[in-house]
Amino acid sequence: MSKVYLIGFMGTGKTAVGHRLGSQYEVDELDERFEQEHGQTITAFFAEHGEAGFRTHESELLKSSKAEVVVTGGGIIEREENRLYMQESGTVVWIDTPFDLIWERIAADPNRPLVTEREQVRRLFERRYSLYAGVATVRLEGTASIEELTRAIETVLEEKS
Ligand SMILES: Nc1ncnc2c1ncn2[C@@H]1O[C@H](COP(=O)(O)OP(=O)(O)OP(=O)(O)O)[C@@H](O)[C@H]1O
Ligand SMILES: O=C(O)C1=C[C@@H](O)[C@@H](O)[C@H](O)C1
Ligand SMILES: [Mg+2]
Repeated sequence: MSKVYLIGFMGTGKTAVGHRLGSQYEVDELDERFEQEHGQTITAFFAEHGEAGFRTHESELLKSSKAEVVVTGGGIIEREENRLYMQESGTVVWIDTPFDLIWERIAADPNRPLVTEREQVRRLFERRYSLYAGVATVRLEGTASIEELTRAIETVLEEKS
């Protein structure tokens, strides 16, 4: 079965949209599944095992997912194997949101271990930007509301089936 992968930087609304799609579609939220399977928060896991340990488990979760809609974490595009896997197995939908808007949403959130000071996060955003663009099948304008983004992804799902 061909899947829809939802990608984008932290704070672009992937989880929020995924929750809305959940009433109609089978949705696998990889960050949530990570926390359920490990019995600890991602922040706690990073503190104990570091980012590399997290990335290894994240790739395993991605490749084992059976759901029609897969909501990824912001760093899924860091690994080439993940980018290739998503491209080969589905439609990759990218929520492309300007950094200033993202920063307003995530600056004060203690649950994102990679959110440090603004300039550092902006550099991460800039480094990742071409990775999202390169893997995306569909680009959505991230200034849209959560409702609008949800509707756009529903359209992708309807057209695919
Ligand atoms: N398009 C939007 N309009 C208004 N608020 C939004 C929008 N997208 C996200 N938000 C808000 O920003 C916050 C972060 O969103 P969310 O957790 O869905 O991001 P995410 O893409 O899943 O990030 P991560 O990669 O870190 O998991 C939430 O409070 C959410 O309601
Ligand atoms: O952008 C990232 O690298 C991350 C985003 C979150 O969704 C989580 O997957 C984790 O905090 C790492
Ligand atoms: Mg999320």
